[in-house]
Amino acid sequence: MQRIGMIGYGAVAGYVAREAERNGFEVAAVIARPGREAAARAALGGVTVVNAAADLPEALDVVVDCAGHDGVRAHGADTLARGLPLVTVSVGALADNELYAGLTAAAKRGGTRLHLATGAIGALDALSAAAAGDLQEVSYTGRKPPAGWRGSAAEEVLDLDRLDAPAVHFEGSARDCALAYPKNANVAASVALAGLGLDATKARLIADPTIARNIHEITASGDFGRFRFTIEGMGMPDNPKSSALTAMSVVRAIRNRTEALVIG
Ligand SMILES: NC(=O)C1=CN([C@@H]2O[C@H](COP(=O)(O)OP(=O)(O)OC[C@H]3O[C@@H](n4cnc5c(N)ncnc54)[C@H](OP(=O)(O)O)[C@@H]3O)[C@@H](O)[C@H]2O)C=CC1
Ligand SMILES: O=C([O-])CC(=O)C(=O)O
Repeated sequence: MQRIGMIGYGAVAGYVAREAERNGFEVAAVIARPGREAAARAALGGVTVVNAAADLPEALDVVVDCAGHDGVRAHGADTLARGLPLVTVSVGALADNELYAGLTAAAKRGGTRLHLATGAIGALDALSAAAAGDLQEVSYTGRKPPAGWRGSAAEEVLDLDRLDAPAVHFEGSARDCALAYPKNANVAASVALAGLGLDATKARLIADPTIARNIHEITASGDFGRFRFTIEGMGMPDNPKSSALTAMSVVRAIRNRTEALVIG
């Protein structure tokens, strides 16, 4: 049986933990912030709670980070340096060059790997294959209902309560996008890391009162041809900012560790 460690215990982590156990994995421990131990235990059902990667139990097969940028910043490198493979949804954190270098160096030191979960988006397989040829242009547009942007930088430029038409609140590089919207634009970083990189990938974010789902679109062109990919993701019931597919992609990543046949 695979034993899993987790970082974070929110909406994505809760789904992952439930599904992991239903699929025969054991959630052995979770890293929570100091003072949040009881909340973590309540959310994940009596699991061992620690505050640092050094305190995770010895015999773990994989650690999954569902805590967002702060979680991978605080615990990612220590987890990898211990030799534990890490699956993360906090992909946008890698837009910080120093953190990127620290995580990849720690993975090498630990003889392990950092796995970027595909998260709320798809088509990253086609994009990364296309990047093996000459990939010329990649654009990403992220569209969410106004409630999906609450607590984000969108509130600095828009009155989310009074929108009656779609409004663009960010346009720029995927790097700037991922850093400015840590809870909402991990997808921009995933698209960039799969394809043209964080500085050459164009990103646009839209608050749209006419939609009820999180809509992500990629357009790409290059020597391979061109594609347009659109997904309308349902938000998680307990956090509409995060699409349910995010949690499902982590479950897929951990199930792939033990299955005889793996797609992608
Ligand atoms: N790659 C992708 O496509 C997507 C990625 N995401 C990322 O996933 C993250 C999590 O989403 P979701 O579950 O919906 O968010 P929630 O806010 O529901 O959960 C976040 C959890 O992380 C915990 N946490 C935060 N900082 C730390 C830390 N330093 N150490 C340990 N735990 C920590 C929080 O606990 P507490 O606050 O009590 O400390 C909470 O349990 C998002 O913030 C976003 O960055 C989301 C959607 C798509
Ligand atoms: O869940 C989503 O739809 C996208 C998201 O928040 C992110 O990219 O961080």
